[in-house]
Amino acid sequence: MSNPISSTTAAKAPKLRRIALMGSRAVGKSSMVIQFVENVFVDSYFPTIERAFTKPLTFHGQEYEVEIIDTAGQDEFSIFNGKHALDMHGYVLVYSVTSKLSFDMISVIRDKILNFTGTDWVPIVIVGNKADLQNQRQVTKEEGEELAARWKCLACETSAKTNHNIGRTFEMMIAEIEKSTDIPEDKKGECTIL
Ligand SMILES: Nc1nc2c(ncn2[C@@H]2O[C@H](COP(=O)(O)OP(=O)(O)OP(=O)(O)O)[C@@H](O)[C@H]2O)c(=O)[nH]1
Repeated sequence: MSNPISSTTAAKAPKLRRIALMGSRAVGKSSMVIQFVENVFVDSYFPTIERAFTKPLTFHGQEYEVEIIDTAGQDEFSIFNGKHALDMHGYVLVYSVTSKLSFDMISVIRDKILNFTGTDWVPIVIVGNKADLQNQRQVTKEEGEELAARWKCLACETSAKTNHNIGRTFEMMIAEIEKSTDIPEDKKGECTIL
């Protein structure tokens, strides 16, 4: 006879989810992760090579151990690290709302991911960071939303500085990943409204 206590514990065992943060240089990837994991905002800029963080997260009653890989900033000439394409459950693609160039860059990165994985859809959340810098804006909220509709993924705007939508970004990412693992193949890619 099965033990009801141990089966409950097994159902609630944390799920490990690996997430890569990718985007152009200086869009705020490291600042977002540090805000999420350590609840602080660092004003100084140190280019990242690569760093991994872990944080527990509870979403819809399920516990997760989230491993976040903060990758080096990309430009169109960067050599794409295939490890990031193959070893992840999901991708947070970050641009800065103050840089149209960084917005265009996330399309280049997505193409590289799809090329490496050989699929036409992977769990992605599009993030427009630095939303506190309203007077320097080069990308509208609608442009981010239109791209998300085209890619059938979720999008949000954040500020690592004011801690706006940072936790929500990672919850959205978990939702996208769960959508890709929980539902039948023919339903993948349909947008979730949280
Ligand atoms: N105003 C404002 N500044 C931000 C925000 N997020 C990051 N910054 C600043 O932008 C600069 C770059 O931030 P980083 O977090 O180092 O950017 P990154 O994308 O990790 O950069 P790379 O390591 O080169 O890829 C730093 O000076 C941050 O303080 C934000 O939401 N608002």
